[in-house]
Amino acid sequence: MATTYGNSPGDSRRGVSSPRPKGREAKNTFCRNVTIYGHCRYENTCLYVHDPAKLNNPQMQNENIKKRFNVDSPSFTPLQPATNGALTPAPRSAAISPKAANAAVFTPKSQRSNTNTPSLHTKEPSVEWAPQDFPEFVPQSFDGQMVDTSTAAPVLSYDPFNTSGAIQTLPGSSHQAATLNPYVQDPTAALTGATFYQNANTFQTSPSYHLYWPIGPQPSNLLAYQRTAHDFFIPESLREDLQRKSEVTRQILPNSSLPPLEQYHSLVCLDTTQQKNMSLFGYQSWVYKAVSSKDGHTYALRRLEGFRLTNENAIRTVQHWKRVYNGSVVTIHDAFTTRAFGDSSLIIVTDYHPCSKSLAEEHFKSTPITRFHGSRQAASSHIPEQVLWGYIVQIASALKTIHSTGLAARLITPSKILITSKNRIRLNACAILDVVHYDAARSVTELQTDDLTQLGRLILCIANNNPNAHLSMQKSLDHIARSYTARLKDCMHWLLAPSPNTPGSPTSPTTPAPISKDIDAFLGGITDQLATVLDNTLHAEDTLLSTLARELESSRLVRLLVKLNFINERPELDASVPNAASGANAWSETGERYYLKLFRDYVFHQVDAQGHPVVDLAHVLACLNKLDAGSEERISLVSRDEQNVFVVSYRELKRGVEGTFQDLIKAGRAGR
Ligand SMILES: Nc1ncnc2c1ncn2[C@@H]1O[C@H](COP(=O)(O)OP(=O)(O)OP(=O)(O)O)[C@@H](O)[C@H]1O
Repeated sequence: MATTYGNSPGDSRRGVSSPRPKGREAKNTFCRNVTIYGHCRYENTCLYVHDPAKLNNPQMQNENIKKRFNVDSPSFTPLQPATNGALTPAPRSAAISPKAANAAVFTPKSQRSNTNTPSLHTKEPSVEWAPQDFPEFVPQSFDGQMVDTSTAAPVLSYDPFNTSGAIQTLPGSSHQAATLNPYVQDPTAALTGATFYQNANTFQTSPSYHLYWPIGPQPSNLLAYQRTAHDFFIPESLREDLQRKSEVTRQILPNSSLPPLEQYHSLVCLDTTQQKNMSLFGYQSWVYKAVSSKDGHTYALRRLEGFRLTNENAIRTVQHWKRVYNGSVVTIHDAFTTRAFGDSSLIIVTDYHPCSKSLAEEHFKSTPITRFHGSRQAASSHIPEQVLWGYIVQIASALKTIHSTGLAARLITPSKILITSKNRIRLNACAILDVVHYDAARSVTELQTDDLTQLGRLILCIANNNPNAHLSMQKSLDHIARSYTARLKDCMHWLLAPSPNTPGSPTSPTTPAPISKDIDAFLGGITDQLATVLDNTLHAEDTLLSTLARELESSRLVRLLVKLNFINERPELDASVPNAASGANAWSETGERYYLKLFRDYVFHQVDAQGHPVVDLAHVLACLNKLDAGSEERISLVSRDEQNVFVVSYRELKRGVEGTFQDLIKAGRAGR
């Protein structure tokens, strides 16, 4: 009976009896009759330190003695992580004996090399389908020759910072390395679904990918203990927002009496108010959410009840609006008339923005519904000037696009501007008046100038927290003069002044030589605010990008988990493993699949010294990231009966995952 631990020859001890901990905590497990398999740097065989059966066999003992190390043996030195398995030998310590100096650096051979974990591979039968060829590993040289990198077969010299995906070659190598873009997909595997998995067709290591290295702005200077698992994932408020939006988009009414319209079905009414304001369009309007059977997307349909189309050209004006593509305009897709409601109705199809509300609901309702994280609770509160400038700049940007297309917004009013996320607004009633008032004889220039006046009125009302503030203009302007900066007051004056008397610039009205009141003049006058809003937007984009980068890590791990679960324990494939002692669990008990199964135990089924389950997300994340990176770090995997310990590196595990996954894909193709 012996207890053995570690994978270094110097570590192997005999006759040391140690207490036996419960459970399978791999790192510090001491097992009885343990057989440890591990790689030695100088000998590309697995260390076969102790096996009671073989110890009783004199021939085997002799063999073991030959392999046993003595005082002259070089001390075990694992490959330096920094080399990442590259062919450059790690710096040798002075302790290395001259005998070992010429030994080849250990580099694992191909995935199915006989030199790996001997007992596993003696058990491992060949599976029915052809094993995949791994291109990149270097032939071994065990006869004391150093590997010559200039003549060696190609190895993956992956530069993680090279985003071009260009093929890299070793200097002096006549071979070309495989394409090294980690995101490259295997086009030939499209039918099998293998393209969903990164690195599906090649084995490669990705240095340092197991480290979280956040990009973008750092939220705070939290100490390690102040950080939580949430730091690894999307912020809770953003997650809630997005999930609520997705849920609202999916919602349907089971017993709805609303009829389908053309390709739009599953209509849900979004209007919650019964009091309909007919003054804006001249018709009662309803807004529905609906799903298009053509593309499966959700749209918003605005219905003008009782509208009769008298001129075909009126509805054709919508074609011009389809070309208006601006972040501050709700995009228009289509317009048609219908009798499905039992009357003659005009339907305008636009983008659907879930969980949005109008500026009127946000600012003028006494108890506004808080749909966005951080939105204002009390309608009567003072609106910060920066929010007002944000609105002004967004609408000015929308008007710039609209006016450049030769159109006019015509309706810039609080109930017809949607707020779709915090301080993010969009004009929502474009195109309607062009259809409804097609014959009205107002020039486009006149309508465009009126857009600016309407913008002034809108900001005036919001700044005064009063939807009718424009009816007592002077009083409202006085309030702005008292509560906000002179620049905002001047801007209001410029927007609200009748066209002939428009001062020279929106923010310096005393400038002589008034210029025409148009959107370009307006934008020219508020450039400082444009810069501020742009800067805020860039900061928001940076934050979102770093959130996205964190989520990228999660999606990477999900794919890896999916692969692992495809591989682990497949009873239906047991029969495909011939020569297995018994058919039961043959698939998961042989070859790489066996230590992948143990790896799953190591990652997810850890227990503490008392045998209690350890539920540690950080451990799981660290293990999976190291596996994904193919790190050189080694771990000890303990068999379920605690009789065997395998010392394997993440790199070998990764190789096993990739190889087995390729085998599965080939088997899937063969069955087609
Ligand atoms: N494109 C859209 N996407 C998502 N929701 C929308 C969209 N358009 C409108 N809505 C929702 O429908 C509600 C009603 O919109 P509507 O334009 O009819 O406003 P209203 O307050 O009812 O105005 P009015 O009194 O003029 O009818 C909005 O508050 C908004 O929540």
